Amino acid sequence: MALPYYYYFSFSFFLLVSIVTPHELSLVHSQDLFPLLSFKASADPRGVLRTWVGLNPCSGSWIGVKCYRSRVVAIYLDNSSLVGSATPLLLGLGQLRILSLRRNALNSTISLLTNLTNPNLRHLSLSHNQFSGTLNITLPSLLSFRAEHNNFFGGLEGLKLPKMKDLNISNNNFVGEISFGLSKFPRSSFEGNLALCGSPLSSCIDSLRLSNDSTNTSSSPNISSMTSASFCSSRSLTKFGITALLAIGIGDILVISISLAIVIGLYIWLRKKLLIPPSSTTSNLRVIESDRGYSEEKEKNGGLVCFEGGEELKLETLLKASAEVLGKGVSGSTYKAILDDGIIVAVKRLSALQFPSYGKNFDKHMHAIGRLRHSNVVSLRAYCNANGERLLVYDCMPKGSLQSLLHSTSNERRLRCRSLDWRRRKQILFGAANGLNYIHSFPVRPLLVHANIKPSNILIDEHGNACISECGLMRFAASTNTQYFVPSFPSNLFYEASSAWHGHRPAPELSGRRGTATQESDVYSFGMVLLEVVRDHKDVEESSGGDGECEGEVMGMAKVGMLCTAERPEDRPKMSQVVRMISEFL
Ligand SMILES: Nc1ncnc2c1ncn2[C@@H]1O[C@H](COP(=O)(O)OP(=O)(O)OP(=O)(O)O)[C@@H](O)[C@H]1O
Repeated sequence: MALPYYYYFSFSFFLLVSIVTPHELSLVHSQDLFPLLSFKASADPRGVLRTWVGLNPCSGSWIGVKCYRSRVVAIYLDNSSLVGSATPLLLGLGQLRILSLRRNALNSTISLLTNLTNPNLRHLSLSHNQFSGTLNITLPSLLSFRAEHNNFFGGLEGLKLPKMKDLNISNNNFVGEISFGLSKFPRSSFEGNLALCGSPLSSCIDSLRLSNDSTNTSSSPNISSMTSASFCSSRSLTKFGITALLAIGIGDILVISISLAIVIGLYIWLRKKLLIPPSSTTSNLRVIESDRGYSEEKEKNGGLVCFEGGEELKLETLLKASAEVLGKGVSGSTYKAILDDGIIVAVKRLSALQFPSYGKNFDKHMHAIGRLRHSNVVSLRAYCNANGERLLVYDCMPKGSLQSLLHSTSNERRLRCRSLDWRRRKQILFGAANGLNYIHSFPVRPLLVHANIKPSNILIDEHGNACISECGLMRFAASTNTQYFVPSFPSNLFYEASSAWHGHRPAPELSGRRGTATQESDVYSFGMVLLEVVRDHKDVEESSGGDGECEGEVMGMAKVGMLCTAERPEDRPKMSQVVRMISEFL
């Protein structure tokens, strides 16, 4: 049975007080410490929060915790295997602005949230959990609330969110009428509930009519008809005569026909008018889901389109932030920017030469990438594609890239032997494979392709996890010919991979033309990275006189690389299979 969260709070407080001396207690850096430790004690059976140790949650090493002036202001713990009912502890943090707990197995109710309890809360993401209970949230400050795919129930009258810009409560058990204040959100925000009605869903009268119909045709009435009947408007269908029903039917048919004609007309117009290069019509740019109007968003944020976790970013602040160059690549330059509130981001300024205007296709792609959230993928928090400026704002990965680990200067080489041992290499390869597999299986149509897998796009986060960066960007570059130049197929890939292939290593099928990258060509490039890591390990072993302890594993891993780099795309494994194969060596 799940214990109440205050039990864990008292327990960890007791634990803390009993293991630290009064002097150490005086070193407690933040009043947020106890709730966080209590949450960890309750919600983290798999040890994902292993870095939550010590007395200072704002030390920078606590995974998912962001601070400002020694107070916790944001928590990002998506996909973290968290369980149980301790979420209210996090909601109790006095300065919290952003809480993101998507895709866990958390299951508490969410008690009353008001200006008194959470005056600073701006963004709350609880989607894909098992939260339940009714919602009572009266927070004028809240800008986004994502709670889709949970077990919340009851009516929506407890939601008073006047400034809300982004709402999704779909796929819960809500019933009743959608209030006027919430009806500005799209259908997708409400679909999949037990019995919601009213704009933007069908009117409560229509729902009542449907439920009456189903009651008439079925001898045993179902839950939804009963709940609709009890929660929606009580006006009776008998008020409508047959003529009115006929009129509604004809009206519906007319509206559907007109909409169809408009959609078909638009489609033909777009095909004729838009100057989309032929390669991009077959590429990853066509149908990517989004519920928003891009231009509208850009205007609101002064040209910056923000995604989850980047809602507080402003173009003005970014441009004013103190910045340091992290590196320069074919696609542009990347800077580390320290914002006013101490938050650090990596800003990539795309080269105007490489990225001429692609308008909405670029925007659509960025919207899909902005939804990627995984511990092995660098999160895109915002981007700007306005006034000739193309900026991508990512989480800053403080430990550099696989490129820098592999190609450190000779002075650093001795140090690297110790830090990049075989175990670390396996972990990095596994993390990168996991991230690429997530990208490949992300539910958008057409499926995503990275198109530029190489060591400098595999970054290392503060906990040493490998994270894939820059998904799909090179597909928009004006000249990818140099990138995609492929020499004749090497006879011994294992050894070829060791030669100075520091950049992207494209698949042979992309040779000699501006090829369209595919998931199979991503697997090839990943295989080349893997072989490079393995080959580098062998070099280091040889030069340092190592004992070749893991020889069997090294050869096994090289075989995975050979499979990935099969000449024919159809002979290469899927990334999910690559993940499984690498995991056998962990
Ligand atoms: N999110 C990030 N956090 C920290 N460092 C980063 C981040 N993104 C990039 N970098 C650093 O900046 C360097 C330059 O990256 P950039 O993406 O601009 O070029 P590249 O990857 O070398 O080439 P390309 O332009 O083909 O992607 C990288 O090697 C990496 O060390």
